[in-house]
Amino acid sequence: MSSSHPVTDNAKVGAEQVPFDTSLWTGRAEPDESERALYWYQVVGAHQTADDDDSKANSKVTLVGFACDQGVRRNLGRVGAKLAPPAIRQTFAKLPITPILQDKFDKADYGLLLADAGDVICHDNDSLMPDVLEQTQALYSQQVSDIIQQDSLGIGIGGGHAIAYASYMGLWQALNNDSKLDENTPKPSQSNAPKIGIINFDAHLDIRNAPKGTSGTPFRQIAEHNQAHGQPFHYCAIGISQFSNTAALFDRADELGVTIISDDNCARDSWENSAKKLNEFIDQVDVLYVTIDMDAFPASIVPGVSAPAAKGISLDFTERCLEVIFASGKVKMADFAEINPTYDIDARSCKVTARLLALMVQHHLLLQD
Ligand SMILES: N=CN[C@@H](CCC(=O)O)C(=O)O
Ligand SMILES: [Mn+2]
Ligand SMILES: [Mn+2]
Repeated sequence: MSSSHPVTDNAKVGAEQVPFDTSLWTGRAEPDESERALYWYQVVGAHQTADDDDSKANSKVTLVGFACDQGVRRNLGRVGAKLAPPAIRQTFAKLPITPILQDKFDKADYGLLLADAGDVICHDNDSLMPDVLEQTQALYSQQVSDIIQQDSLGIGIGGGHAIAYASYMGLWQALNNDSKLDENTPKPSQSNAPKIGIINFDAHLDIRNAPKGTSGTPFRQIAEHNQAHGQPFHYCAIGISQFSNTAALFDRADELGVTIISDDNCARDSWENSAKKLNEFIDQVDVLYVTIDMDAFPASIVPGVSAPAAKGISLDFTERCLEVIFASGKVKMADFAEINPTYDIDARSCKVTARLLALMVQHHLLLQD
């Protein structure tokens, strides 16, 4: 990423939306190979907003960045996640489009597979600021809502895990036709509203109590939002470590009815048991939001995060879970959080993220008619 990239522009303060940056989408050209030597950088296009020319069909998957670590800063973490969206895109851009995907789609449709809606940036002058996280979340939520209303799978690229509250609110707005984040006006109970389930891969529960939103509070904020709207809170946390969460947080998880599949469960239970627990959770809901906090993985494979994991869960277990989750056909929103390129080694953390992103895109595209 060049030093003049808008994410690192410290002359501004506040939330800013920047469009698709084609300079991030580069890779190798292979003129000596067949046309099946194809990479994601070669098919991605700009996201068409609802106001653009509607004669063009919408992309089946749309990426949107949340370049923000104000929530990590408020949570006393190591900042730097703000730099992750361009870094993850650059790594993902260089991954090949797999044979199975090329076999499924006509070449003429490749341009409809993936769009990039650019980044929502939190300019915070590298300091604690009162409202800038909330402004960034609101702007990002609008983007997410727009993408989902166009019937595209939204995939958010964080940024700190404060992305989760904003991704959820964007999904909520799309499903409930809310025009904006409006926490102060609880709506009457909507008994026919689709039931949203949240699946979070994370070492942490992220249901902290705090006076303002942080990267450690998003699921508590969602629980309170749902309660204010008469909606149930369906939250499944996978990879939770007994040594990364206090007893107070486990008590709150109990009160909120959180389904926990711990890091120990992931490693020691049979796959059949874990899949059964996951499917029982999925069966209770109509729509799924999947979020992957990259500190769920061992620090050896994902060193570039704010809070590296001592144990972590395996990449293979996570990929098996993603297979089950996407097979439900219920996923409408997903995101990645907490990658911090400043602490990465050989772009290892970005590579794991890009692989999971490619898998999600593939699972979703293979479900299409
Ligand atoms: N999203 C991060 N949440 C963690 C961070 C833990 C840490 O910084 O050690 C949490 O608040 O528990
Ligand atoms: Mn975490
Ligand atoms: Mn988290």
